[in-house]
Amino acid sequence: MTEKNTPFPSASLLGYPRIGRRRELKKAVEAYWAGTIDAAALDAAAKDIQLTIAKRLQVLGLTEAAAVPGTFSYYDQVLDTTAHLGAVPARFGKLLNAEGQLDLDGYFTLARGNKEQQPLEMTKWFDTNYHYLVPELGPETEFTLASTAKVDEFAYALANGIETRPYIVGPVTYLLLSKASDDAPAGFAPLSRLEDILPVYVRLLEKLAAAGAGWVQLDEPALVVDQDTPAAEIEAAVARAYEVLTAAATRPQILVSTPYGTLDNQLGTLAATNIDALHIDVFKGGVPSEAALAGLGNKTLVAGVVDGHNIWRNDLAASAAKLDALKGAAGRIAVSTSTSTQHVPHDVVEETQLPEQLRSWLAFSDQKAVEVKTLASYLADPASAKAAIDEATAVIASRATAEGVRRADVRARTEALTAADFTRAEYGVRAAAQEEALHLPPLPTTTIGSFPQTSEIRSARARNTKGELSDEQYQQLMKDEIKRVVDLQEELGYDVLVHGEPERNDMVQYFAENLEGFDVTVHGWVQSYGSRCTRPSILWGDVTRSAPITVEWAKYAQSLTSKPMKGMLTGPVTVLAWSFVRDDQPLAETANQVGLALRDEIADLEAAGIKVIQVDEPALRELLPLRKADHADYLKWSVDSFRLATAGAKDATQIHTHLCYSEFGVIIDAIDGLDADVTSIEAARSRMEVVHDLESHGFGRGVGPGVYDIHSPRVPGEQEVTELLSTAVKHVPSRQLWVNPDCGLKTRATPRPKSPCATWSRQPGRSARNCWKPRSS
Ligand code: MET
Ligand SMILES: [Zn+2]
Repeated sequence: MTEKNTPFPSASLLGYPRIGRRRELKKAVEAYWAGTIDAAALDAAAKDIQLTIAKRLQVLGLTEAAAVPGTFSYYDQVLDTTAHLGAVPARFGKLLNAEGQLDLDGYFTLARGNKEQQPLEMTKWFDTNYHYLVPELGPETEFTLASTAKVDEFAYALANGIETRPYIVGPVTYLLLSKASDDAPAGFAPLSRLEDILPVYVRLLEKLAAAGAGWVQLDEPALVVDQDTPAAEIEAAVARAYEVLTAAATRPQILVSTPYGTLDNQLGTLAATNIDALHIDVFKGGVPSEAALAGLGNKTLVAGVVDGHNIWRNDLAASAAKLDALKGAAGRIAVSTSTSTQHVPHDVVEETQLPEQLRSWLAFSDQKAVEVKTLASYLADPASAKAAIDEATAVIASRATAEGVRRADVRARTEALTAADFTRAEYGVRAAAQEEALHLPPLPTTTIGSFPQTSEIRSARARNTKGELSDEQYQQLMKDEIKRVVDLQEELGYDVLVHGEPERNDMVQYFAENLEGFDVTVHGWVQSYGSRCTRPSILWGDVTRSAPITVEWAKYAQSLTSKPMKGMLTGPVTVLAWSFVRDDQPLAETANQVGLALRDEIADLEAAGIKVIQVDEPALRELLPLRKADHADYLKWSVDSFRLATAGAKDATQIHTHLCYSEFGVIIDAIDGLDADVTSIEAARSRMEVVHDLESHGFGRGVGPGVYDIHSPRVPGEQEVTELLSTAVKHVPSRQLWVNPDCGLKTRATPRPKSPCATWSRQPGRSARNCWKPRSS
């Protein structure tokens, strides 16, 4: 029974960045980990961030009760839910304190591991570049309300005059995102624990109600994904979960949110429950049919019309039309974002270095709050929003015709493409030509590209940007570093060398800075995981390459050795996945433009004498759509863009690709379709699991399953590496096998020994969390 009956706010955001406008939370949390501030100081910093966000959103117009989302998190929203459920895996021993609570140190232990235990596994949050910590559940996991952080945060804001809307991951999504703990019996499904977690949710709802919360938000995005669990089972779980939660003795009103896609059948299931409001993603999913909406009855429908996941200014006229189409579908319509805006930066206004016109096309979190407010006022009184809608329409029109957005030269090239542009000679012909050109030994050794980005390298780049170091001085320092890593690889006896990528701040941003059609932000940090943030580039126009990008570096590196030096490029899909990409044309078109720019770069690398070229596509799996029906189309264009980039290479040029994830099976056809001569993949962590996929697929070209997990500070011994290789040769013909680590070494600790190889294996290393993605800060 709900305590309060306040209406759902007419305008709200589903979530907001919590890392702080100047990454204050990142700094505070890292300082706490480093021991330079204490728990009280961290708490004060966190409170300050929460209140600053709440006040800011009020200034932007989200003034109604419960309009400000309570989405603060010290590390991760799924981990927060784990903490509230007390779902600590048994392998961590007794982490709850005497009061049965998981304190902040316990919470961070789950996130970062300790001496004995690896942290919880981390994986991608839906189709975003945010990563959450995967709950580990077994039949024995005990659930208890082991945290009241959400209640305390709510109470703190309320004491400061702002009624927020606490947020937590909903029970069905929580269980669908969980994995079976290692000691669970075969076939154990976390969803089977539904009845056991619901009472804890109920207790939390009661506490929130007692603290005065009018609304709570339960996030159920797993319902927009095609799951392996049968749909009927999920429907039954949804029905049961919300039957129990809505029957709580006292509770806030419940909003269930379903960001990132379309609900399909689950819309009806949720509509049939007693929840008070349902959010749907109208931006990505579109307006559901009248029949689908029919069951909503008196509920409030929260229409996610403003994109929370990308940075483009909203087409307010189109959104207004969607709202019109929804009118009458429910008791009431309220306006929100499609997803939390945790995926976009804070405020466009801060990017003063961006061209004025480009800035006018953008909406970061703060601008989105205003858009939502405008659309809410449109619903109340269409005339009140007319000026803003007209302005948005005019700006969007100006974008369509602005210089650089559509370039005739680029369009002419993509339109003229034929099948031949995507196809190389038969692999057998290529392999023979490459053998002749490269004379590689059996089981050739190589690394994935980057060497540690030392603090010297970072500081040189910063000084160069500030003008304290001339371009010549900077380049000389990078050359020194290249020589150092080339010499090291010679000394260690590698067969195919890399230059170490010291000149690249980030494997995508580096290309964005050197291609036309991109711009980069200064403050546009978004949380990738925990305290790690990335600063995606903005891909706004037609992409072209005005000059060679990597050629001089590659040429210099090759001049230092008689062994083959790999040219190193980032593939089209990864460039798209790790940037904010234009939304005014199909991704396929944009990917082909990047593909053509890379094709030109490859031709120039070949002309400069480079015989092996690696095109990294670590994000190929990442962009895979959430609905199976969309897979084929995605895999077609993504593979094509890679082939377009590489198919101009000579037969004798060996094309490598690198993919760093191990769940390989589902896209193995696509990986084969890339037609790379050599593919390096992550395999050490999963103990060579992928070789079974390779074997059953009959993968016929070169392949380097990683033998060294660079994400862990552990240094494997010779025997371990030998064992992994022995497993590999049992399943993959040895003439196809390469020997390499799982990924680049960019974020590994910096070796500073006199003789590098002597102490190479004694580096302290960092936690796995700190190096999972190289492109973060
Ligand atoms: C995330 S994949 C990284 C590939 C890149 N060539 C590197 O070695 O860092
Ligand atoms: Zn990698």
